[in-house]
Amino acid sequence: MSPKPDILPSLRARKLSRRYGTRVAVDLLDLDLHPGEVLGLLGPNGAGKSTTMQILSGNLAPSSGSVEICGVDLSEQPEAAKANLGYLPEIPPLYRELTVREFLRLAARQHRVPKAELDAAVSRALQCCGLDEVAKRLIGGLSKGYRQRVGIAQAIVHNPSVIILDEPTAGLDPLQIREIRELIATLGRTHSVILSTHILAEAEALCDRVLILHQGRVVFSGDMAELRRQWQEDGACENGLEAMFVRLTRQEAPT
Ligand SMILES: Nc1ncnc2c1ncn2[C@@H]1O[C@H](COP(=O)(O)OP(=O)(O)OP(=O)(O)O)[C@@H](O)[C@H]1O
Repeated sequence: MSPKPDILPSLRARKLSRRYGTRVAVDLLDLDLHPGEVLGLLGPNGAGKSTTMQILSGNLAPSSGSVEICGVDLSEQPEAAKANLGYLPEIPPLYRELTVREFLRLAARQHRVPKAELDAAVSRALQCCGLDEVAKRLIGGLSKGYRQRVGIAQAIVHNPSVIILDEPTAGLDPLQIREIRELIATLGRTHSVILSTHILAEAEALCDRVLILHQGRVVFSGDMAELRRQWQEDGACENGLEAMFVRLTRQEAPT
């Protein structure tokens, strides 16, 4: 879906920076996520994707800069902002000794879903993530693909407008990757989604728009067609988009 400038972004970040000691992990990053958009955050290892996701989800304080979720400032009103936000971290915090249903009920309570709506919220998340058949199974006994579905289900159990998914297909086998991508594509029809990946094919399959990060800075922002166009204009036609990706992330970030 193409962004409409007059509509309030689902998520807006301005001049975000994060330092670890003297290392700058995220450097003056601006980002808008529009309603109904799937935005890909791409970059090689260490580019700053996870740090950005942790800041956007309210799990890490930025050194400077601001984040608004549906117009609510994340640092000023964290509870209200997070009510509209679901987050799947790189390593999902799952309780292996709980059943899927028990865990989702716990997640719904943590997200302050009213008691009277808990059952309906859990049922909706189970159904949406294809988990009905394993609802009574212990999480510890599930395959990695199913555990990832549970991780996504806990992120959407309170029906947030914005979903942030950090490397949602990392470590999965090809069949599981396909299933999780299908799930993300379905979620993208009804939510605004940011996902991080270092796989261009994943971005092509899922994203309306991408930001490429390098050394904590945005070195490309546009849709996949624009990325292709730039690459073709560069005459870098031998190795497809991978060559463009390598070139963008090898060059020094602009000052
Ligand atoms: N807790 C930390 N303490 C110190 N440095 C950190 C910490 N977390 C991240 N960094 C550094 O910040 C930079 C960005 O890391 P980050 O994990 O955000 O990148 P990434 O793009 O998510 O990488 P990956 O794809 O490997 O997960 C890296 O140089 C990393 O070493």
